[in-house]
Amino acid sequence: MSKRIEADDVDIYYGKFKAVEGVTMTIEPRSVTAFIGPSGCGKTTFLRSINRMHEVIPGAYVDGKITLDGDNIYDPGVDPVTVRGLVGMVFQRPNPFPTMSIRDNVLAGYKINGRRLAKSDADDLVERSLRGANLWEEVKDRLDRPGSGLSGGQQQRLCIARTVAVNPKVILMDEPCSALDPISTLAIEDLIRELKEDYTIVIVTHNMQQAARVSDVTAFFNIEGTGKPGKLIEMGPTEKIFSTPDVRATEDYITGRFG
Ligand SMILES: Nc1ncnc2c1ncn2[C@@H]1O[C@H](COP(=O)(O)OP(=O)(O)OP(=O)(O)O)[C@@H](O)[C@H]1O
Repeated sequence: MSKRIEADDVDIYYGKFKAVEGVTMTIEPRSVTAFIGPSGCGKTTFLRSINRMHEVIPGAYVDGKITLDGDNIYDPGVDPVTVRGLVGMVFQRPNPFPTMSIRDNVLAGYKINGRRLAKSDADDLVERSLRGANLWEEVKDRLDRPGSGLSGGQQQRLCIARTVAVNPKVILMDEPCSALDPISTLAIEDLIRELKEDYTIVIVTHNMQQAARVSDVTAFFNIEGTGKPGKLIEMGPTEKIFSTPDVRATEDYITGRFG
């Protein structure tokens, strides 16, 4: 189910501005990889290039190769919509469709892709996805109520259910807990650990403890100064990056000396 991601010398631009330079990395299936680094070093930009969301911004483009199990998602014949089906994304702020029911929120991604479902199949998919997002028990009696009636943490799990429902191979998460309280944060972190059994997971986080708690591998990005591109400095097993990184800047960032 889950796929290996390989980036090969990836540069990412907003018009003339090169925001990210020369990223080469491999992300293994069934693992959680955390992207860390100071503000503006290109973590989100690089994350969004993994499902071809970056190019949605006018003038923005990616130069280089990113493959999923060897298939280049930037090959000219590849439809970005297909890529976004394979590589789901969860955002910083939970963004369920507010007036839509919980049930329809789960099915939303599936329906946007133009697919139809028999009612019983839809019921199965809703239950499976909500169970997968550890939300079923809390919402099974109110599936027809609006998604906006849930707590922030529940809304984020609903968004994860919506992502899972499309059956992706990779799930990207851009600071998925930054708008949540500590209890909801721990619930999402538990969920991330469960999801990695089935998906390749990449998470951007500013929270060092979170990176240490949930990720198998950590990638540290840095930037030399304003107007300069962000670069991947060091990537390795989270335990090593947090105890004996090879690069001084990584250690300084992790110990809170800068960033
Ligand atoms: N839509 C945009 N148009 C132009 N430049 C952008 C745009 N979005 C981001 N940038 C620039 O690209 C660079 C990288 O930004 P990005 O948001 O990827 O960094 P980040 O590491 O995720 O930062 P943060 O931790 O603050 O979210 C920054 O210089 C930023 O100003």
